[in-house]
Amino acid sequence: MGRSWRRRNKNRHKNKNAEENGEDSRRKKKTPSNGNNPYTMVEYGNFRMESFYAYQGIHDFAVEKEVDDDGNVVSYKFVSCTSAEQKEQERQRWMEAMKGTLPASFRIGSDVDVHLRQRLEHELNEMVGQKMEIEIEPRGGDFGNRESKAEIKLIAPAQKIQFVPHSYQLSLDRQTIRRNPKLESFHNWLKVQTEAGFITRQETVSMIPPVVLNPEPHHMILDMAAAPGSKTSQLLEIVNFPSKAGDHEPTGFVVANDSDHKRAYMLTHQIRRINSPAIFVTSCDARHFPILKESQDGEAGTVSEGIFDRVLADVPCSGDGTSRKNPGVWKSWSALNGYSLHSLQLAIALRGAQCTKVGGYLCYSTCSMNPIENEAVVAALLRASEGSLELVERRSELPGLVARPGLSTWKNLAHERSNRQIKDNNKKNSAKMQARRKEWEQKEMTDCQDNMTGVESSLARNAQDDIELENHEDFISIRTKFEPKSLEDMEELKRMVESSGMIEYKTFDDVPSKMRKRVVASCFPPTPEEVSSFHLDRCMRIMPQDMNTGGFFVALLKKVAPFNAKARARFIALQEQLEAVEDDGEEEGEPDLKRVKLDSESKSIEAGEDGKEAGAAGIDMVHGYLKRDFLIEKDGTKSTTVGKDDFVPVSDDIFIPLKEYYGIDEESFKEGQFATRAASDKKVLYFLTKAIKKQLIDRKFQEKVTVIASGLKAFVRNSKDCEATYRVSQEGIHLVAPHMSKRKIVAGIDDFETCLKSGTVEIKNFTEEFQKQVRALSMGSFVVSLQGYEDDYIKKLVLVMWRCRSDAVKFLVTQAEVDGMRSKMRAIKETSAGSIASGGDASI
Ligand SMILES: C[S@@+](CC[C@H](N)C(=O)[O-])C[C@H]1O[C@@H](n2cnc3c(N)ncnc32)[C@H](O)[C@@H]1O
Repeated sequence: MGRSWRRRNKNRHKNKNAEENGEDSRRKKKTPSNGNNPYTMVEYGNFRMESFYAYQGIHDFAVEKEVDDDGNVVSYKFVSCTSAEQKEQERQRWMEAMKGTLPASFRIGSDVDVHLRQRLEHELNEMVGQKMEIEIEPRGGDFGNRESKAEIKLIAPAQKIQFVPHSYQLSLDRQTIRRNPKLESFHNWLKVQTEAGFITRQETVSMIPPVVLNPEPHHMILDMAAAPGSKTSQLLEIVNFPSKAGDHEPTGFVVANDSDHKRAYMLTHQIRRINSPAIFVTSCDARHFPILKESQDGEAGTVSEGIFDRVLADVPCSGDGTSRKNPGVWKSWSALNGYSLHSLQLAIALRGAQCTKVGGYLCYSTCSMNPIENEAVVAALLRASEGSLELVERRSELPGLVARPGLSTWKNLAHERSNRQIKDNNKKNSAKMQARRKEWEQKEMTDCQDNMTGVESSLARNAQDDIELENHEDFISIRTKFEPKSLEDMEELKRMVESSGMIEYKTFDDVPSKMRKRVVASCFPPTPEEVSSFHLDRCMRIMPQDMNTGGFFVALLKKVAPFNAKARARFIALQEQLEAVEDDGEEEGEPDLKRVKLDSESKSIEAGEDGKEAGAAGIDMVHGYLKRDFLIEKDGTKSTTVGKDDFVPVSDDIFIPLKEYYGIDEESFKEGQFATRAASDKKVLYFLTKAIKKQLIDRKFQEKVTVIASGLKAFVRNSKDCEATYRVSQEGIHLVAPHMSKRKIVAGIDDFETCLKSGTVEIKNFTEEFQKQVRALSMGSFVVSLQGYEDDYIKKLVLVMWRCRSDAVKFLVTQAEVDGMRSKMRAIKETSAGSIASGGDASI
């Protein structure tokens, strides 16, 4: 209440000031201009951003596509725009796409049963596969589009994304889907299937990195900056499959890391629907992610190569490709954002390359279009690797993906002041600045009056609070419309860029010392010799206008050889250099990168004297990594809850009674597959996969990172007074059941369906064989699997039941899981694969 009062009061002051200045305060209210759209105040344009990209030459090429009747891209080519008109058309296309709403898209999980998937695809096609008339609401706020009305379009809402299996892009944004009455049943369907975990809503461009990485089920994968986890989910669905027939658990896994532990917890929640044990969630600074060695045979005291088959570095970025989803980008864009992130991005990419095994792949991606965050990082990585890394061409293997080549050169353009300095300066010079700004903007407004309504002109004139200005002779506000006379006239573009306060540095020598912690040497484009060996054109630039998506950048690198001594030295030098820059780089007005600070104390203790190997077998100690207690809360205090909760084997006093009661095999216990969290009260026992146990836990990986989550709940302590202390948990039952030899029943389809009935079910409702087996059990949990699917951990047709004290049973499963189970059963029954004996129970 206090806060809202303060806000109201603040606004009252603002309005009062505006009135005193002779302005109409009502103009500043966020009133809908077209009567029904509350979001019309967002300005879809930014002089600085538009002039920056125009001067970088991003409008110099266009894409020509050949599309079939269904809208699928058959072929496409890049063409140079040879005239100012062509470039202007290309710029208009880019702006239109950048301003438009973002089409919604989703995937049917690759781990969803094939019959169920067919059924879902059929339902989808029935609902939205055919063309229909849909009213599309306008997106307000565009300078030239204030009065736009809803339009009616004839569209087939769902279109297959050719390059991602079982995925769809809708021709509609989420708001239209939510609000249009014609799409109500489709919207409900989306909600139900998402809830059941069969579909995942994910942006089209976000699906590209996992597809480009092309992992296999047995792979070890590292996702270095993983939260909130959409790409992690996609990768996890692939490793959650058996690598070969007869596997009872996944042999590959994904380590999903994020430096922000709250976001790492969020990710854990996000991936829960996949119900996979093949995940290990950690929280550490990816720049210092521990390097797990391939083997111990390497030269003593040297950094050996990593173990991961696939590494994803989807790094924090300025996100200027996300303007369709985050219109705030238009207001917050600054050339400094890219520079502020470059060092962090490069440091993460370098570490990613070290973690990749020889023959493995590293994917670097951002949702930014800025070459400083993209090609400059990739070029620096290639330079340091001395030929161990090579860019891979993947376009041709991804049908329908329209991705432009990476740039081989670019311009370095930066504001020489931080945003905070600009604001401070504005305050200091406020009277003088305001007079000059008004004068300049008056001129600008008159120049572009043809395109602007009176409301817009006055909004632009009156908007004072959030306009950032340079103390520059010819300053320009971000709200001034960017209207170059000719995109061929580089001199004019340069003047425009400079008029918005950016300065061009041709070489690193031109960068003044005060800017060198931001504009670092690696921001500069490669030399002509490097250009011919780097093949930066293999990077993929996804422009919003080409596939009606957000903007995105992806580079795939293969580690073709171990790093030689020179490369190792270059990596270390560069990492140290970047760290020094980052340490100095904390400045007021920097974007909040949510960085986790290095615990410098732990770093110096852990690293050997000469910076070489000093610690636990199998873990590189050359670069300081973070100890488990490194996490710093926002208020500067160390987290007390995170960082001390490793997985430890279940102790004998717990295991032996469990073993007796459920007939658990000794082997799984000896292998440490059943574990508890060290800091817990042992209420939950987890099941870990053999691969995670061997590759991570046994290598003492937990000592070097904060472990957030792994495994699946295998047993949960009983609250009821019962013979066994623990009951089986539905979460991990598909993996635990193969290790059980007692309290396990295989049921025919009729009995299985009876088990799914709500509430307690009297035993007399089952077949005789089933009745006999259940009545033989004492009160407590037991497991029922569907005949024919006993060992299929993907289909997961297995239920945890409770044998009641009375002559009845009931399921111990959530309603969402029961609904999902019923959908699977329907799909099985509808297909020829439903060859399950009806009614024929058989116990093991
Ligand atoms: C672009 S987002 C990742 C999106 C994610 N890959 C997905 O698909 O859902 C970048 C993430 O990097 C994390 N991050 C920022 N700095 C980091 C660092 N030094 N180490 C690890 N993660 C970092 C942020 O917390 C953020 O969650």
